[in-house]
Amino acid sequence: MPNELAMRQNQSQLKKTQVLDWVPTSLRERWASEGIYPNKGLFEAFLDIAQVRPMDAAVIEGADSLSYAQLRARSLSLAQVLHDMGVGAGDVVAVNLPNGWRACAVDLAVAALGAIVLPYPMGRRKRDTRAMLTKSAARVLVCKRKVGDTDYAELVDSLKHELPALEQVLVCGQRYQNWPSLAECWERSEFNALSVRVDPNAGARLIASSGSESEPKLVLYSHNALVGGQTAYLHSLVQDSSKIRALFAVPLASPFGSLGTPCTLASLGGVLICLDRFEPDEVLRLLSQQRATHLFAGPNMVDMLLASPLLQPCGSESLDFSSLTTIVSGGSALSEQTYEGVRNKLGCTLIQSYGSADGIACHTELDDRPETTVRTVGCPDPTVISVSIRNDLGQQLGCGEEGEIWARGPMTPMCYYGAPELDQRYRNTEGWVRIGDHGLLDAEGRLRIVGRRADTVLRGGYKINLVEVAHILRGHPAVDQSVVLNNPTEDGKPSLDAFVVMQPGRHALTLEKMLAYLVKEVGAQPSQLPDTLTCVPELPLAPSGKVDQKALLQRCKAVWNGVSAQPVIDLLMGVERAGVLRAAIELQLFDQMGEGVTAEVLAERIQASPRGTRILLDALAGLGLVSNEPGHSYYRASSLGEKFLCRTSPHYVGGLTQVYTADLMWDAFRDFKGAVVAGGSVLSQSLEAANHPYWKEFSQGITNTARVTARRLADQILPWLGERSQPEVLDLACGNGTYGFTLAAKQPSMRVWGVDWPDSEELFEKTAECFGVCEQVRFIPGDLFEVRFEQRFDLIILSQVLHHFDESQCWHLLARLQSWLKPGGRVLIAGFMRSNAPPEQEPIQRLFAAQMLSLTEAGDCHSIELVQQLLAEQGWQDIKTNRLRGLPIQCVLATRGDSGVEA
Ligand SMILES: C[S@@+](CC[C@H](N)C(=O)[O-])C[C@H]1O[C@@H](n2cnc3c(N)ncnc32)[C@H](O)[C@@H]1O
Repeated sequence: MPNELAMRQNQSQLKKTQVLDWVPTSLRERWASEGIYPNKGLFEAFLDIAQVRPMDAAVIEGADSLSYAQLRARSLSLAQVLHDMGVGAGDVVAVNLPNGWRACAVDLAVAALGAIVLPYPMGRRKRDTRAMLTKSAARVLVCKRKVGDTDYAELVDSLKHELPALEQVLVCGQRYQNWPSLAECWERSEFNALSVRVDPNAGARLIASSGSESEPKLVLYSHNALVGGQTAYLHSLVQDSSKIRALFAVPLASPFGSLGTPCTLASLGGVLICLDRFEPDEVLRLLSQQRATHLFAGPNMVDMLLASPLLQPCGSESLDFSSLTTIVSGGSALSEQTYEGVRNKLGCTLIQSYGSADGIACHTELDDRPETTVRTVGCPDPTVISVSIRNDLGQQLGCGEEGEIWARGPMTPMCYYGAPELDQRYRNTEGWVRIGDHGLLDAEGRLRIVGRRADTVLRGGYKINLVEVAHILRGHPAVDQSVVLNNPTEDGKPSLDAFVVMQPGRHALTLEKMLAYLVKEVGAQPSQLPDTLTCVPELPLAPSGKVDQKALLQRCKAVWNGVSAQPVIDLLMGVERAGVLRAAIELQLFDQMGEGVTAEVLAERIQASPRGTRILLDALAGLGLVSNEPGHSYYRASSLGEKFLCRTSPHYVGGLTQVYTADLMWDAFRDFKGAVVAGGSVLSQSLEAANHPYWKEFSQGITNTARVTARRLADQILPWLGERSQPEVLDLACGNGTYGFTLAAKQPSMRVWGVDWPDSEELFEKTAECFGVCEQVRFIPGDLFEVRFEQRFDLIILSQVLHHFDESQCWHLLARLQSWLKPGGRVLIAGFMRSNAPPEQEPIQRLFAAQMLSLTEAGDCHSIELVQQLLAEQGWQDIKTNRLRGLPIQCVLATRGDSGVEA
């Protein structure tokens, strides 16, 4: 396979990295004789399982499930490719892939060759990539082409002169230049694994530990340390190891994630359930759908899961977590609230895990009391690791005495890779590793962490534990999640920046209020009080799956230096933003950009002036929708632009120009002041007028986006509707009819009637054709308030309608519906509605109310409470509300009351 990097490579100049095992051979031999080490390579361990249970699922990724046999075949095919590239024992193959079967297959292929794999989490920028690839002297890199907005292959290419060891890059995703493609590696002839004798005590995996060094340390683990030592960590957490179905919310490429492929999959024969990035609702759905038994996540992730609307008492989806026995939380300390939340909302056991890539892993047990789980990290298991607490002179301390944690055992790594100075600092010749964190062993032999190196700050003469302070903040009744970071002042003094996520519906806290709580109610020490407090909508996560401290601190800086008027100016420039975007969409600019294009070429394609096109492109680049490397004349769509503004994308939202930036909107908001003064629309014709021309434009514009919402509503109602024989549905103010058609398309016996102004008929019929439901649907032209029906319906849909009218009109409209429903029939009301959340959490709803003020005579973005109250007053029953995930749309369902009398 051709690869430019290969041509630049001068192999003879490269020396192999010296590898030492700092654990005495006699100890490794003892662990083998005691049966802790199976004395086999990682791939051999995997093969043993694949031979016995070839058809069992190994990896589940989205809708795909890969069996052990399939994974074996793909790993061996890739191993052959790597072998042909010259990869052999002791060579390093770096991997930068999302969680999924490909990442597992690379791990296994590399192990089959006796080479060393270096997985590192996606999202690393230039500096870390350079550090990782130079330190490891990786000969091959397997990476995903696009990571967010970054072209990662291009980034690696730009480092080529600094990476003399790197010969080949296998790219996953869109091809990059003539670099080999990973997609072509899965169906080659299989590598003969028996041709290589892999030494189980040789290096198998490099785990990158962030620790407190400025650059990541690479720690080398042998096959035995993974298959034996590290896997033993899981033994007490699983009853039948082959039945473990583990979802790793953390990257498999992170230190905590290294329990995934080598241990859960290759050594225990379990199933890995994968999703490529952490998204709380998706994790919850996967846990339920895939009947996961174990979840591996950081404590902040667990908090995010607990905050998900899916776990709130009124949650719309019924998820089943009965198979989930254990959540293993690692990365930083746990709080009591997290422990309680897991018990109450997920009904499983939370395990506190403490580990470091440097060489330690232990955890609490399934039957530990809550106190024990929150305060300790359990008894170190000698088949994994033994712990010794030592003073500064390296002398062992007694039970209950605090000191530095030293560790040694079957999981102990061989050495720091290519960094003898780190070995000198952290290893000794008896095999011990100095972990750097401080702790003590209590009377029952449990390890208590007193200060993780990275979490401890000396302030005013006191040692402050940042995680502990964050837990105290979390105790405030309005706070959902919290993090405290040290952001030293210019003269080096510690300064504590606190970040909190408020509970849904709670107003942002001020620093003063928080300090008052900490001092008066908690009795916190002065040295524990934060200097700043920032309320954030969520805690950003770094590639490792831990909280992204850098991003938070930057945000804090922006707020505290936030004397700038920029946010206000940004608002004032809304007209420019909307106009620029509307022009780009109307010119179909995003569809014409291809892989990259100059302004001149693009101007020709979109039939515009070169000057205009260049200025438009630069403006779009300023908005993050187009990318353009400084000094280069090529422009290409950013991942945001490509995903949402290319018409070929299934996520296209460009049609919304006809909704939000329609001419009518410019007219309405040009004199919004007039509407405010008058208390209603000052347009010559308000939106309530029969056949208002805006509705045609609107119905066309929402075609794509409405399908998404309609599918989500359909998911909610179909389980009930599908049970009714030959269901009849009325879609009131149906527009293009998408909502009713989505239901009809799922059930041929269903009939749908759509009511709207006569002008909507043409688009209704056209859309029905696209859905293939013409035979099942009928359009009834007319006014919502006047139309009459003899027949009765099972379901009435009222989507995006109520906000056009005032409270009394809404009352009348809803009252009419009851008499049109069959007994037990339901109404489904969907649309923008205000909840009790503070305004800053619902800007769309508030702006929508402004839209209604300027466009209608009396419309408003009504509150959910009001809609519920109107329904209750009229005797509707079983009124339920939920918000569609990720959309600002509320959905209210109600069943016809017994009376059902026409108003
Ligand atoms: C915001 S659209 C909603 C369309 C569709 N239900 C949806 O959610 O996409 C409002 C629709 O109500 C229709 N409409 C408004 N007032 C009406 C009335 N008095 N009688 C019939 N249709 C009306 C408009 O023509 C328009 O199609």
